[in-house]
Amino acid sequence: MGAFHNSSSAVDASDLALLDILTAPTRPTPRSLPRRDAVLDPLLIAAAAASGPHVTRNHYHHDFFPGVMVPRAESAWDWTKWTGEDASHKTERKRLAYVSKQAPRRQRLAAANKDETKENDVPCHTDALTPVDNVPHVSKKRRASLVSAQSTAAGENTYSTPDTLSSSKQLTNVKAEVEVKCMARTRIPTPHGPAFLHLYHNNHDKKEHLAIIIDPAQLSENSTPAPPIRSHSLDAVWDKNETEMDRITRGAYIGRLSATSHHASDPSDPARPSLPVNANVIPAPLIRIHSECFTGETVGSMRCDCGEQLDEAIRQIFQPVSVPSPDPSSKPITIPGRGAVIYLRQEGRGIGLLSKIRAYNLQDLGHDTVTANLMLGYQADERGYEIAGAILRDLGLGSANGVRVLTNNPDKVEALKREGVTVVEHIPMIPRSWQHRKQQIEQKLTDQDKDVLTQRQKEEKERMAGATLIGGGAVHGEDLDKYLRTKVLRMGHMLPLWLEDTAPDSSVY
Ligand SMILES: Nc1nc2c(ncn2[C@@H]2O[C@H](COP(=O)(O)OP(=O)(O)OP(=O)(O)O)[C@@H](O)[C@H]2O)c(=O)[nH]1
Repeated sequence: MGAFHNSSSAVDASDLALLDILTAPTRPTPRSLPRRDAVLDPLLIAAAAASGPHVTRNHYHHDFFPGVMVPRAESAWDWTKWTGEDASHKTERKRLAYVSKQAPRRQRLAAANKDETKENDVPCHTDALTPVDNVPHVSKKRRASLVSAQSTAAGENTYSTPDTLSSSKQLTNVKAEVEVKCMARTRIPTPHGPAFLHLYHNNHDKKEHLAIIIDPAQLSENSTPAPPIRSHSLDAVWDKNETEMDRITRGAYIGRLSATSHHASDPSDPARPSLPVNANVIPAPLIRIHSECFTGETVGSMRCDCGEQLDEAIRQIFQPVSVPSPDPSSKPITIPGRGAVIYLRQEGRGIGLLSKIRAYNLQDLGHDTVTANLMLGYQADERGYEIAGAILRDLGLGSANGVRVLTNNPDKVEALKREGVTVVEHIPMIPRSWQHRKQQIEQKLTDQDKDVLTQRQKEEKERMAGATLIGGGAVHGEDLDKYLRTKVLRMGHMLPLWLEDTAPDSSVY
C-alpha cells in the first residue's frame, strides 16, 4: 500500500477513500464514495471481498487477482500510473506475487483429521523450515481441555466433567478398538540373560511398540516349567501359503534357532508345558510398562533414571523364582524368572523428543518437569496404556493368574486395571542411588562403618558410574534428584523420598 501514498499525484480521492475503508480498524460507513469508472478496479474488488467474515488476512497474501501484478498479462492493471515508474521498465519489475506454500485444502483437512498429533508424529518437512515451524506445538488435547475449561467456567455442560469423563477409556471409546499384531520376534542375549524381542504394529498410532519377553525356559524345546509367554498374533497362521521358512523368519518358532535346529510353531498344536509343579504355585509373571526415553536409555542422561529402570526391570524379571515342590518333603524348586517389559514409544511422557528437549531447557531455568510440560502446552503426562493392554492380552498376560507390576506410578496401575489386566501385586522401583543411600544410613546405624559396601554396590561401582545402558550401574546426581522429587511430590509416585540431604555421606555415590 505504501506505493500508493508515495505517488500521491497518481492517486485520486476515491482511491484514498477506499484505502481508508480497507485499512480502518473498524469499518467506517462512507457517506459519499466518489464515483469510480474503472472497468476492473482492484481496490473496489478488494473492498467487496474484505466485507465477509470468511476473508482473513491470509487472502491478501495470495495472488487472487490474476494479472494485477503482472504487467504483460492480458487485462493487466497498469500499476505504473500510480507509481510513476517508467512503463518501458515494467518488464524488468520483479513480480511480487505470493506463492502459497500450503498443501491443497483437501490434504490439509485429511492431515487435520488424523489422530492426535504429537511432535514426533509430524511428517518430515521437505521445504526449508519457516519461523512458524519453530513455535512450540500446543496439543489438540490441551486445546480441548482449555476449551472445556472455558465452557465449564461459562456454566455449560461439557463432556469433561468428572461425572462424564472418569477414565481415558471413555475418550478412546470413540476410536476403534485397539488391535495389535506381533510382526516379528527374535532372541536377544542381554547382560542379564537371553530375552525375546517382539515388535508390534497397531491400528492406533504409527509407532512400533515392543515387548521384551523374559522366559528363558522357552529356549528349551522339551520342558517348560511354566506356561510359555508367547504372542498369539505371531503364532497365528497369517497366510495359508506361508512356508515354514516364512514363519521361522518372522520368529514363529519354538526352542532356540540354530543351523541345525529350527521348528516353526504350529498353532494347531501349541507347545505344551511339562510343569514340574502345580501351576497355581508359580508366581504371576513380573511385568513393567516402560516408556521410551532416548536421552536416558541411549545417551546415558543422568537427568532421569529411565535407563536404569529399564535395566533394573530386566534384571529383576530374570531373577529365578523358588516354588514349593509337589513333594512336601523335598526342597523348594527353583524355576527361571519370567515376565515382560512392554516398551511403549511414547517419548517424554508422550510429548515427543523435541518437546522434551525444550522442557529440559525450561527445567534448567528452574522449573520442574511438571511445570515445564504445562508451560509448553501439554499435560504433565500425555501417555496412554491402551496399546500396552492389547499387547499384554496378545501375550496372554494379566488374565487368569494376573501379573505383578514393577512401577512407582499409580496411573499405570489404574490404567492397566481399566484395560482388564489383573494386577495381583505392585512392586516399587527404588532408584539405585536411593537404595545405596538407604543402605548407608542403615549400615551407619548398625556398625558405623562408612566404607562398608554390599557386594552388589561394589560390582556396580566397578562399572562406570552413571552408565544407564543395560547392564550399567546406578544413575545419580542433582538433576536426577529433582526429577524424582517432582515425581513423588507432584505426580504421586509411590516412592519414599531418599534425597541427597538425607544421606550421611554422599561421597560414596
Ligand atoms: N516430559 C518429560 N518427560 C521426561 C522427562 N524425563 C524423562 N521423561 C520421560 O518420562 C518417561 C518415564 O516413563 P517410565 O519409564 O514409563 O516411568 P514412569 O512413568 O516415570 O513410572 P515408573 O513406572 O514408576 O518408572 C519416559 O517417556 C521419559 O522419556 C522430563 O524431564 N520431562
